[in-house]
Amino acid sequence: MNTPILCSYIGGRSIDNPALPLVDNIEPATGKVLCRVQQAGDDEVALAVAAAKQGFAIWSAMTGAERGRILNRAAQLLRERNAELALLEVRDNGKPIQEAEVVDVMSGADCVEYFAGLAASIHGQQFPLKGAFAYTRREPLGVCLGIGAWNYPIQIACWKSAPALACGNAMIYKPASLTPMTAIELAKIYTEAGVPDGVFNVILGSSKPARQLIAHPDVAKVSVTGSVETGKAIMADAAKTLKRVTMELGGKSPLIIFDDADLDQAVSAAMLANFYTQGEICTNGTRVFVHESIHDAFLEKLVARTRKLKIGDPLHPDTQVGAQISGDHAATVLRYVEQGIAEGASLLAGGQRVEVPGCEGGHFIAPTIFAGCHDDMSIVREEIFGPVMSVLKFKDEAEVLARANDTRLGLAAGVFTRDLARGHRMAEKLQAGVCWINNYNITPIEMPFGGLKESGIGHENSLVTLDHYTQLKSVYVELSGVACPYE
Ligand SMILES: NC(=O)c1ccc[n+]([C@@H]2O[C@H](COP(=O)([O-])OP(=O)(O)OC[C@H]3O[C@@H](n4cnc5c(N)ncnc54)[C@H](O)[C@@H]3O)[C@@H](O)[C@H]2O)c1
Ligand SMILES: C[N+](C)(C)CC=O
Repeated sequence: MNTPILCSYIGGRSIDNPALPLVDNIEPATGKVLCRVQQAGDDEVALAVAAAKQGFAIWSAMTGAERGRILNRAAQLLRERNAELALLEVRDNGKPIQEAEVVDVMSGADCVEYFAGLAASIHGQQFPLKGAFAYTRREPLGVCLGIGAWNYPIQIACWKSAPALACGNAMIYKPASLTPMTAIELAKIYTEAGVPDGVFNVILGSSKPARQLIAHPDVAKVSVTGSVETGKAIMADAAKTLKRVTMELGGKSPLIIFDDADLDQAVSAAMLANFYTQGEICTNGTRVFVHESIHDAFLEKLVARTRKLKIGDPLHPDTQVGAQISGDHAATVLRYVEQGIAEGASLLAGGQRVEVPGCEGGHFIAPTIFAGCHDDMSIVREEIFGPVMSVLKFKDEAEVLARANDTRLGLAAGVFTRDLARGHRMAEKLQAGVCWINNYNITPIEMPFGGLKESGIGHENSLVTLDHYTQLKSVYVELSGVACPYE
């Protein structure tokens, strides 16, 4: 059978350019080629900008209510196609189907639906003045660029495109080169729902077309989800044309378990915060601080439950831990495991490759727990983005707070305690963009999501995102003539 070719989607259709170089898109679980991806070149970049400008002219002239109606249809199509899209996401990304079927597509649909509902309510304000009044117009920015990471491909594409489109912008989206497939499906769904051609375009390739678009004078804004290093490079490039930026970047987040916590719940949260999507989640609570009085009991339960996790073919409904995104990434994760051992941490679970029958070409790593960790170990300081948890002991609140905040990153944090006053006190002092009390990694669409410090700039989800995709214009209206001191 011929391997399918994936092409960029511009102006409401796939743009097949046989002259473009092709790159194999590998299925993480098997190592087999899923499709071959045409790498967008100068022509596709120029075409995408031209199409987006045309789409923007039509889309921004529509009312918010009209846009909302169309976006609602797109949300409905996402929900109706959950099963097929989840399957595609699993084949492209390697995460377990039991996760993709409940989280990935549905959280994308939640977002499209949420911003569809807001589209008709985006407006300015009126300011009564003496003999005059003023009002503001909340206007779209124009052509926005979205750049995605590979761990939640369709969710990230929706989290960027839905608010952008609801506000009347057009978007050119560049998915991660390792997971290009569901962004193309999202583009087709937008077209089917009635989004005008050119309003949502997908450019495929490495960082090259993204960099060309960042430099392009007709692109107004860049929203990226990726690593801190990528965020810094993009910000430097965007500064040359003073583009607005939203940055959703990496983390090394603390999860703090106090001595009064419900131990079983805390263990569940620690597992979810480290092993969901085989550990490839930006917000993961990879520094698990446990009060010394419950440390041993916590570890005993944690290790016993972690050893029971089912590692396997991501397409099997029982699988709980899927394949790492690539061989290179798995090698990086395993290097961190070696470093952890070399630096003196105690390996209590996992830490090794797992062979999965039928998925011999995949890269599976057993969920890994290190205890006896210290704050200066590389496994405790650096983002690993794999299933590797570091457990650290603490004595009191002030000490754990200082240690939790001792990082240049500030994406997320979690606190487990039955003392709600302490929970809120910690949330106030933790330097993290999202703090969970007695849960972890919950990202409802109503709640702003974004990092502090080097973990990001700006937010996704919630009302606040409307500010990131609109600009405010002030209009002053004189009602009583020009007061002029000149003759
Ligand atoms: N905060 C969040 O919401 C969030 C969510 C998911 C992932 N992440 C982070 O993403 C990272 C893992 O994802 P990744 O490996 O895909 O990240 P990455 O930084 O390597 O790539 C992200 C995207 O940026 C593009 N890119 C890379 N360099 C670029 C440049 N100089 N100019 C323009 N585009 C460029 C890539 O092609 C890709 O599409 C982790 O650090 C993780 O924490 C953050
Ligand atoms: C947004 N979230 C947490 C689901 C994906 C981050 O990697």
